[in-house]
Amino acid sequence: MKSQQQLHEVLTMPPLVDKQSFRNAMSTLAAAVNVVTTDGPGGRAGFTATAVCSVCDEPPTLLVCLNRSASVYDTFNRNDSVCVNTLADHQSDLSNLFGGKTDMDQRFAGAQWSKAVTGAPVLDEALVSFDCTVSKRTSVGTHDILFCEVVSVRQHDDAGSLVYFDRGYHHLKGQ
Ligand SMILES: NC(=O)c1ccc[n+]([C@@H]2O[C@H](COP(=O)([O-])OP(=O)(O)OC[C@H]3O[C@@H](n4cnc5c(N)ncnc54)[C@H](O)[C@@H]3O)[C@@H](O)[C@H]2O)c1
Ligand SMILES: Cc1cc2c(cc1C)N(C[C@H](O)[C@H](O)[C@H](O)COP(=O)(O)O)c1[nH]c(=O)[nH]c(=O)c1N2
Repeated sequence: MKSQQQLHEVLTMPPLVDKQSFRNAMSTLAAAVNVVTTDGPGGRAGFTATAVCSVCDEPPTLLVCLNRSASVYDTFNRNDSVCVNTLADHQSDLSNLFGGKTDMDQRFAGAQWSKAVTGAPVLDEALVSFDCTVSKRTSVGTHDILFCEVVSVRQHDDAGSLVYFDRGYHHLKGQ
């Protein structure tokens, strides 16, 4: 158990976690890699995201964190459709294409796409694609959190997974 003095020291510690320390710590969390797409009145866009997670299954909902300074931000803000395409193990080139400063037509030219129920682009060879409509948006710091209600799912059970860990790509084969 901590003494009164130790507790006092913990409670009065200055905030030591600067941006770089936070990023270094986050680089130790393995994450699936997704190309998140949209289409609609705002136009077509897509970006690479690891900040994606399951929120609840009733209704089936994911969240996606999007930096408000990203070039795709305005487009996502004007559309309600979102497709979260989780990349298969052979798709690291697509992650780089959608994660860099590349023209939008060039990004989409790098793969084959279909149209989802919501109108968002579905990546044909993705490990899994979640077609969604945005049910809620909220801002935290530099990012917007998009809550995305899943309206349909398409998956390829035989594909392996692309994992981002320690600032690099790793490949997980299925069973
Ligand atoms: N959530 C995000 O916005 C996010 C996540 C991963 C990567 N990225 C971007 O991709 C590029 C390469 O990233 P990297 O992983 O090779 O090295 P990095 O040192 O920039 O990031 C390490 C880890 O920190 C977290 N992170 C990075 N930037 C963030 C941000 N702006 N907001 C919240 N978390 C953030 C992520 O978990 C990332 O994997 C960078 O430009 C980075 O900003 C952004
Ligand atoms: C592996 C990896 C993971 C992420 C990213 C990049 C990469 C390489 N990026 C950054 C995002 O993809 C990038 O800002 C845009 O695609 C390119 O930016 P511009 O469109 O040029 O602004 C990113 N951005 C974001 O807002 N949320 C996220 O979760 C992630 N995750």
